[in-house]
Amino acid sequence: MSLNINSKIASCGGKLLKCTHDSVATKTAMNVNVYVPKQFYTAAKTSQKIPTLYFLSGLTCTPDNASEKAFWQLQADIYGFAVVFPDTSPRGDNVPGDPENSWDFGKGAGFYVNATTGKYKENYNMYDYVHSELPQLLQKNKDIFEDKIDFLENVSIAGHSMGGFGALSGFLKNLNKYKSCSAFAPIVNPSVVPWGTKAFGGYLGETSKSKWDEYDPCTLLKNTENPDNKYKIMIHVGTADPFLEKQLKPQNIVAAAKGTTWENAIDLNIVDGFDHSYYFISSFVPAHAEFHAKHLGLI
Ligand SMILES: N[C@@H](CCC(=O)N[C@@H](CSC=O)C(=O)NCC(=O)O)C(=O)O
Repeated sequence: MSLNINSKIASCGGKLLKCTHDSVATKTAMNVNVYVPKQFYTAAKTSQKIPTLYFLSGLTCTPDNASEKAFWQLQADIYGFAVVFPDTSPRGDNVPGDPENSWDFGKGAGFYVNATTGKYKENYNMYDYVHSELPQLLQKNKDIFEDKIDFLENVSIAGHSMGGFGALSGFLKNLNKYKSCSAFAPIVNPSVVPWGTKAFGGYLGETSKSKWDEYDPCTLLKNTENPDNKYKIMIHVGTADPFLEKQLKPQNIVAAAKGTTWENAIDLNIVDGFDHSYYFISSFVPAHAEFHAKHLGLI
């Protein structure tokens, strides 16, 4: 499948590519933004390819929210990594949305799982899309990326809110795939909070609790060995986040890690006065960028 570049926008020292492609996983056209950092344009081609950070956005987002408001580009230029901003769901008139027409399910709210239920299983396969199809597609498009960017192996993942959940679950389910994982205000325990139970009930089935366990980070880390405490997870969440108590429950992941090989691996930072917005995210993007740059071998 080919990647179509709809626009190429100068941003910081590199270029933001706004792209569209057909997806096998979602059976729709998908939008994705890719930030190609300045090193792509200035450095000579070497065997050391530019690594990639995948950033999964939250409910209601398109690839543009984080591209415009997270300020990853500045950091990507400092360290020399590409950033991929996938969409949050399949789109289009033929894709089923939320029966209640709410923003927390359906279009803009794919939750990064593979749906198994009725009308959703056809298109809502965001897990396969984000962790498998999209990286392979990007890697294959050598005419665009000149084989100078590593989209498959030296890669890390981050996300916000629903996307923070997607980053945590994708990381824990693919420990050999990602070098590091971080999250901003993530939904850490979707099986017990309203956004998560609605999404898991709708996409995976109300009674399929074993399927829910396959995606819930609090269950996954109990069932996933962190060899020699190799992996660390960085999390920031603000005390003024309106979703903190009801939807995010960051303390649940620390509790779940107790007595497991993840006990000392969760770096949870509760930051005073910050809310759920991109003002919060962009404030801590520099810390997350440095964390990922270390794990990607850039510093
Ligand atoms: N549109 C809703 C608010 C939804 C919201 O806050 N979305 C967050 C992610 S929440 C968890 O996944 C977000 O990132 N919004 C986009 C942005 O640019 O801020 C409402 O109208 O209340």
